[in-house]
Amino acid sequence: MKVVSGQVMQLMDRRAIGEFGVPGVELMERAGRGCADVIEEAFGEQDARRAVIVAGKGNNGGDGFVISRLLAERGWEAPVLLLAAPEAVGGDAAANLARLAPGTVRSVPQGLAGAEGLLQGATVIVDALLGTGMNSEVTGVYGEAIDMINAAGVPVVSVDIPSGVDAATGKVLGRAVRADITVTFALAKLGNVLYPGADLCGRLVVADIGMPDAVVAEAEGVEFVDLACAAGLFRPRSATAHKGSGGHCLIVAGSTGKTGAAAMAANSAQRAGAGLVTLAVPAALNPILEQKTTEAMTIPIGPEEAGYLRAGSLADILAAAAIRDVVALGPGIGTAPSTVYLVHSLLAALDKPLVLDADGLNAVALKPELLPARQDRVTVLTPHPGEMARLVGCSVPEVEADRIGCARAFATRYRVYLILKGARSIIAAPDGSIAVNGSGNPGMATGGMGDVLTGVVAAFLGQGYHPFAACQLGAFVHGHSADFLVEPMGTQGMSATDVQEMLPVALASLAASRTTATNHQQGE
Ligand SMILES: NC(=O)C1=CN([C@@H]2O[C@H](COP(=O)(O)OP(=O)(O)OC[C@H]3O[C@@H](n4cnc5c(N)ncnc54)[C@H](O)[C@@H]3O)[C@@H](O)[C@H]2O)[C@H](O)CC1
Ligand SMILES: [K+]
Repeated sequence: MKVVSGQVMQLMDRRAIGEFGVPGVELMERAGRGCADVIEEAFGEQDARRAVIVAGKGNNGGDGFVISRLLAERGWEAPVLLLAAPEAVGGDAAANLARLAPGTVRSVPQGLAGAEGLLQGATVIVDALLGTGMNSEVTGVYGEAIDMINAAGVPVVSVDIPSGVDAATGKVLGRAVRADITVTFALAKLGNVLYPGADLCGRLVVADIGMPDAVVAEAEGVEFVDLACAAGLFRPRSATAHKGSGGHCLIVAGSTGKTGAAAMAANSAQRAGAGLVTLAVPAALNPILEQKTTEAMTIPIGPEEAGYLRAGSLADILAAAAIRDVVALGPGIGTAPSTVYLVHSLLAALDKPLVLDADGLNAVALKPELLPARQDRVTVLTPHPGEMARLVGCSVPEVEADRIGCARAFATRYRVYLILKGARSIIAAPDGSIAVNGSGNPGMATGGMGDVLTGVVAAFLGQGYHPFAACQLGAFVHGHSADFLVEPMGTQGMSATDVQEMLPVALASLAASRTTATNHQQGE
């Protein structure tokens, strides 16, 4: 699904109103109704039906006024705690404030002293303080109100986005409401799907407020890769599939003490649907890798005693790559100067689609100017924030401060595809397109997960997927496999190999989701 920034949503509002003649107050009415319906559905069966709306002075508060009126019409008690003087409220919000029954609104612009009593017996608190118009750190009475809401021990429904969460980044500005449900409008915001905002939202509902189709379609946004999106990208094997039609991956990996990385990348490529997999490893480690893999073939590279890949093996690796469809380079290769030199030489000489990971990325970080020379060949980088910082030459906090901006800038500058790993992984294309991965969990915070992802992405490239699709699918399937493991094993102690072994289950769920969607389309 497409997600947008708060600014884009406000532009959409202006287009709907200005170009399509949808009155703003009508959009507000539909937004309020969408929220009221969710509240009614989630809490309407309870004996006490008391919704306390905590409202700010902007249109987020305006939505709150509509919610109050509609719930009151449905028999709810729906008092409003307004954190501003009524005269500070303007526009459509003021029009809706004026429609509330006398005695509904309590205005507390100066502070909440004594207002806590309003929360007594509340079934649900509606957070209508701040939405996409938040433009600074939350302090003062707004901060007090957020603390009061979070301390009340009452279910919370946030309007559009939990107040205090930046709609463009998902970051918390000062403090933020922790919601049980968030009802957003027309399209989800980046702040609804990026952490910590994604966590603070609770269950996210995207309410249709009748935004004109053209406005939604033309809105500038990024793809949030959820199950439906991944299933739409996924192509199950045809009935006539054979091992040659699944692509042949060459995994160039391993060094003494890091044979596991090579094995996981190779085994994951196979588990993600590669037709054939070959591991090119330092000769001394070949006997070990023959033990650690079964389906994958191995090629010993370099002198018998070599425990790491050396520059002198360039020709052998190019020869191996020439008869394969895709190359993954980096898992466990180490940082020996000769290995670094080999990576630089391969960047220049290899004419196959290439996935670069781990120490392959650290070698490239020493000479990123080698990347654009490959711009007519597919190159995918899969850095974690530390590797990204080295590639960019900045700090990890600087990468984390704007993950989307950092990924997009590097991908467009160096003409590469990039998966910036983390919660949530950001996928960037050379043309500036961005996707945000929607799967995964904290169980993945352990060594080896990157090696698995490298194998998965290589497998999808080898099967002929467009690189951007291969990256979106790779990131999603990788996290989706881990998501299947949370129920049986929680998020402590999950291993990369566990995730590797679940890959076929994740693929099967994509296929099943496609079947469901197809049947639905056919009206079954
Ligand atoms: N299509 C839609 O998505 C619709 C959205 N609606 C709602 O409108 C809000 C956005 O309304 P806006 O007035 O632009 O902003 P807010 O209500 O979020 O608040 C801005 C308001 O608050 C002040 N302010 C900003 N930052 C702070 C702060 N840190 N502390 C205190 N006050 C702050 C600012 O000065 C403004 O006065 C959107 O989220 C939806 O809920 C429409 O109602 C329907 C269509
Ligand atoms: K809100």
